[in-house]
Amino acid sequence: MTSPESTPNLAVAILIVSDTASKDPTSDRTANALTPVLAGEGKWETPTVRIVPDNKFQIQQAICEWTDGPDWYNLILLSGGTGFAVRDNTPEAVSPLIHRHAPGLIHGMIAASLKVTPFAMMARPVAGVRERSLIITLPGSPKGAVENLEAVIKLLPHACLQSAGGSSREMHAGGVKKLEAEAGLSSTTTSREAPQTQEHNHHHHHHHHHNHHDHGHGHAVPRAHTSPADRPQSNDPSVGPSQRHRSSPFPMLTVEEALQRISEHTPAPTVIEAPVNTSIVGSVIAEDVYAAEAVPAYKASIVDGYAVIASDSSTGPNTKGVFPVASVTHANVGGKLQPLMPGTIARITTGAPLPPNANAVVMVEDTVLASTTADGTEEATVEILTNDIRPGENVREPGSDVTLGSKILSRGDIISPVGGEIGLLAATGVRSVKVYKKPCVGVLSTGDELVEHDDPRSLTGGQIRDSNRPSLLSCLQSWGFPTVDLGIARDTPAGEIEHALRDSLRGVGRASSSVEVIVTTGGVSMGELDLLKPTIERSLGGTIHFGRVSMKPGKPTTFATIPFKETATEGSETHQQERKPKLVFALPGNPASALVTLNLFVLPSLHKLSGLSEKLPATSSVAHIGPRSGLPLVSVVLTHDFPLDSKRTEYHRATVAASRADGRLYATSTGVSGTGQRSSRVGSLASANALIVLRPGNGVAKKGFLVEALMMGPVYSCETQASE
Ligand SMILES: Nc1nc2c(c(=O)[nH]1)N[C@H]1C(S)=C(S)[C@@H](COP(=O)(O)OP(=O)(O)OC[C@H]3O[C@@H](n4cnc5c(N)ncnc54)[C@H](O)[C@@H]3O)O[C@H]1N2
Ligand code: MOO
Ligand SMILES: [Mg+2]
Repeated sequence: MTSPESTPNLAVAILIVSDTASKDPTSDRTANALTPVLAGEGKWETPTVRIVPDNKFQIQQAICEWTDGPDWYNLILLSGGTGFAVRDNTPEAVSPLIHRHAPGLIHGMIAASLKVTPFAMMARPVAGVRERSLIITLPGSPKGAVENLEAVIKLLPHACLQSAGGSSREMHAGGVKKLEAEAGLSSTTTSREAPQTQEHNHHHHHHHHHNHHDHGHGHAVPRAHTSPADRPQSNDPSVGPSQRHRSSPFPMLTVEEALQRISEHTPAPTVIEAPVNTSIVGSVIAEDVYAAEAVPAYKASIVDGYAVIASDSSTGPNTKGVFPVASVTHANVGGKLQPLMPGTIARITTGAPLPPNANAVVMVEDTVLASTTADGTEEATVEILTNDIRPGENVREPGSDVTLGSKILSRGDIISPVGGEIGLLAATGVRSVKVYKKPCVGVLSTGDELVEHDDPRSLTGGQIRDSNRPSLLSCLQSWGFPTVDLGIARDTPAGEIEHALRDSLRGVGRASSSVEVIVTTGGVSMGELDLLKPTIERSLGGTIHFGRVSMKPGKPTTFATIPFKETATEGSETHQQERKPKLVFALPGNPASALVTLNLFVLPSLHKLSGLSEKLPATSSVAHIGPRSGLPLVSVVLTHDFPLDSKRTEYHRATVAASRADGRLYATSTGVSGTGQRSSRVGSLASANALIVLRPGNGVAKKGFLVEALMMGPVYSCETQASE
C-alpha cells in the first residue's frame, strides 16, 4: 500500500529508559529494533531517540518537552522500566502526565504478548494522551518492544491524528480537520481505512505543516527532520561525531516571537523599600508617594526687600511712604520672629519667613534709604516708592509649592537621572519609597581562546582578547543596572561553565550577591565546544525557550530559564525567598552579535523586571506613554544606500544625528563595505547610537528612504542634513 513517493509525516520520539544504556548508548538495541517497524509503515518520520536512566524526573522532563513544547511529537514510545524491579518506575513517571488514558491499547499489547509468553502478565504498561501526543510504554527488551508495537501500530496514525485534533489551538485544529478531510477520515471511518486513503495526501499535508512551522505556531506534525541523525534537544558534548547535529534542532523564531517568549518568561517585578538617594535613580516607583512635609513649610518671601502690612482695598492705607525698619530677617532664622507692628517694615531676604502680621514684600529696588542709625551701621527708615503692593504679593504661602499630603509621584514614574524626582522627594521630607527592585545582571564570557583584555602578555595561537565582557558590562551599567563580573569560563575542562553559572545563581564566588539575570557570550552555535545549550538543559535543569532567531547579527541567540529556590539565612532566621526562575541570555560570541542582542533582547526583559512595563492606571502621569520596554523606535532618513539581507532582518549599526536644518533624524552606516557590518567586527558599534531595522529584501534600501531605527544612545545635532 505504501507508495514510494509518499512522505512520512507523523513525528515520533523514542525514549529509552535504562541505567545501563544511559551510561553506554551503544548497549541499547531497542531503538534500532523499533525504527524499522515504524519505517515499514511509511507514515512515521525517522524517530528521535533519547536515552535516560531509570530516573522519574528525567523521564518526565523528556516527555514534557516532547508534548508541551513547540516541537511536539505525535507519538512518544518509551521502552524499559515497566517491570517489577525496584528501579522500574517508568509507569510511575508516565501515569501522572497522562491527561486521557487509553486502556484499550494496553489490552491489545498484553493480549498479543500473552500469545507469546505468560510473562506478559508481569508488564505494567501505560498508554494515553497528553496534550496532542500519544504516549505508549513498551517493554525494555528489543523483542518485547517490537511485539508490543506491532500489536498496535496499525491503529496509531489514526489515534495520533485524533489526539492532535483535540488541541485547543485554533490554527492547529483547523490544520488537522483539513488533513482529515483530505484523507477521507472522519470519526466514523474505521481505522483500517485510514492508512489506505491517507497516502496521496501527504504532500498537501507536508506543505501545510511547513507553513505553520515557519510562523512558529503549533502544528499537527513537528517539522521534517533535516538530518537523519537523532534529535536530542541540544548537542550532547558526550556524543561522538556520528551523533552530533549537522543542523540546528532549534526552530528559527522571528524577533517578535522571541521577544514574546522573553516577556512570557520574565517574572513580575519585586517591590522593595529603598532610601531616597542617588541609588534609586533609574528605579520605577511601585506605590504612589505623598508629601511628608509642605513646601514651603512657612510663609516665605520670594524676593529681597521689605516685609510690609499691605491693605486689601485700594481706598485703604497704601504702602507708599517712609517707614521705620523694625527688624532684619534672613533665610534660616532660628527661634521666634517678632510680630510686625503696623506702621513699620522689616528687611527680609529671598526665602526667609515673613514675620507675623506681615502679608507682602516690597522689592528692594522699589525703595530708597531715608535715614541711618546714629552710629551709621544700620537703616533707620526706608522710603517705599511703590503704591501697588497687595496682600500676598511676593509671598509663597505654606504648601503653595507642594501641599502637605499631596501625591508627588505615582506608581510607574521613573526616578530619572535628570534629578526632578529625587529633588521632589528630598524637598518633601520623604526618606524612603517603594520601588521595583532593579535586577542584578551577571556577565560571563565563555571560551578557551579568551584572554583578559588587560593581560600584558602578547597573544599566541588562536587567542583573542575578551572584549565582550567589558562592552556588555559597560552597556548594562549605563542602563543603571547593578552588574556582577563573572569572569571567563573555559569550555574545557568540562564543567567549568556549569560551575560558573551555578555559583552565580547561588551568589557565591565572584557573585557576592545572587543575580537575577545571567548574560553569557559564546558557545551557542553549532561547534562541538558550543556547550551553553546542553549545559543549561542537562546540568542545570533549565528550559530553553528559543535557540535561534532570524536576525543578523545574532542568529544563535538563546534564552532559557532555570528554576531556582534560594534559602536565605538572615541572623538566626532561615526563610525561603520567592521562587522566581533565573533568566539566562546566552548570546553569540561574535562581538557585534553580543552587543546587538543585549540591546534587543536583554533590555526589554530588564525593563519588565524593573517594573517599566507594568500596567498603569489611566490616571497615572505617564499612562500616555504606555508600557515601556526596550529601545525607543524612531524614523530616520538614510543618507546613503543600505544593502539588504535576503533572509534575515538586519540590525544595521549606524550613527543617527538630528539635522538643525530640518529637524529630521539622519542615519549613516558605521560601515557598508564588505566587512563593515560583519558580526565579528565590534568596531561596527563604535560611534553607533542606533540600529537601523532593515527587513529582508533584495538589493538596497535607497538613500533618502525613511526607515525604522532603534535608538541605543543619545542623539547629537548635525549642522545640515548629511545628504546634500
Ligand atoms: N555551522 C555553523 N556555524 C556557525 C553558525 C551556524 O549557524 N552554523 N552561526 C554563526 C553565527 S551567526 C554566529 S553569531 C556564531 C556564534 O558563535 P558562538 O556563540 O557559538 O560563539 P563562539 O563559537 O564561542 O565564538 C564565536 C566568535 O566570537 C569570538 N568570541 C567569543 N567570545 C568572545 C569574547 N568574550 N570577546 C570577543 N570575542 C569573542 C570567538 O573567538 C569566535 O571568533 O557562530 C557562527 N557559526
Ligand atoms: O548571527 Mo551571527 O550573529 O550573524 O554572526
Ligand atoms: Mg561557536
